[in-house]
Amino acid sequence: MEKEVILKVSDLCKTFKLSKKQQKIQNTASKVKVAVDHLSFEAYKGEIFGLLGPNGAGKTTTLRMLSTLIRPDSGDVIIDGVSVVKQPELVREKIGFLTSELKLEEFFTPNYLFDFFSDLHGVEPQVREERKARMFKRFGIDQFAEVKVANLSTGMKQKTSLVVSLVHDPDIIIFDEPTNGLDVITARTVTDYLAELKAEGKTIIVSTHIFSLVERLCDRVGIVINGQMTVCDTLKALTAEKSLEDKFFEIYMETAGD
Ligand SMILES: Nc1ncnc2c1ncn2[C@@H]1O[C@H](COP(=O)(O)OP(=O)(O)OP(=O)(O)O)[C@@H](O)[C@H]1O
Repeated sequence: MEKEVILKVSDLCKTFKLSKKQQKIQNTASKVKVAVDHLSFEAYKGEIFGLLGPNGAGKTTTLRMLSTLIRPDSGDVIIDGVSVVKQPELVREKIGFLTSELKLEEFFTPNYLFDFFSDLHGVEPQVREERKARMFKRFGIDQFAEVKVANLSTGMKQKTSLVVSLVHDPDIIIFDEPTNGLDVITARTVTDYLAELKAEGKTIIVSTHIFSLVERLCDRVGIVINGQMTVCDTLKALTAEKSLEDKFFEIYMETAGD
C-alpha cells in the first residue's frame, strides 16, 4: 500500500540569541546557538515516528516549531497540507501537542479543564461529554473529576494534562519526551495509550533519548545530533545488525566525534 506523507519537515532552522547568563551556562563565547540546522524529515500517516537524540540535540526546539509554538527562522513544516509558517491557527486544529512538562492551573478540576479546552477548540457539548466520559474512564480520572489539580497525585496530574491536550481528538499527536519524569506505572499507561492511538490510525511524533521507548513504539526513527538529522530510517533497518543503542553510538561517534 502506498504510504501517505502527512507531515513534511523541510530545511528547518532555528538559532537562538544567547544572553550573557546563557553563554556562561553553556560555557561558550558564542552569542548565538544553532539549535536546529537545516533539518528535514517526513512522517507517514498512521505511524509513530521517533526523534532520538542526546540532550541539547534540538528535539524540543523542532517539536515546538512543528506545534507552532515557535516560528522557524527558515524552512517550513507542512502538516496535512497546511503550513506551520503560513497558517499556524489551522495547524493547531489538526495537532495535539503534549509534553510531560505541561503544568495545569492548580485551582481548577479535571472536569472544568476538559470543558474549558473543549470550548477553546469549539467541540460540541454532546461530543465533549461523550469524549470526556470515555477518556476519564480510560485514565481513572473519573473518580477525581471534581478534585482540584493542586490535590491530585503527580501521576493523575500528568494523565489529566494528557487528556486535556487531546480534547479535540487530533489526528496528529506531537509528544515531547512522553515519559520524562513519570513513575513507571504512569509511563506505561502513557506508552500503552500511544500504541492505542496508533491502532486508531493517528500519526504520532515523539522525541526521546530513551532507546527502549523507541524500540517499543516507533515505526521509523530520525537520529538528531547537533540540530541535524543524521540518519532517518525504519526501526527494523536501524536494528538489523545491532541493538538500537549500539547503532546510535556508532552514528554518534561518526558524527559528533569530529
Ligand atoms: N530559548 C532558548 N534560548 C537559548 N538557547 C536555547 C533556547 N532553547 C533551546 N536552546 C538551546 O538549543 C539547543 C537545543 O535545545 P533543545 O531543547 O531543542 O534540545 P533537546 O534535544 O530537546 O534536548 P533535551 O533533551 O535536553 O531537551 C540547546 O543547546 C539549548 O540549550
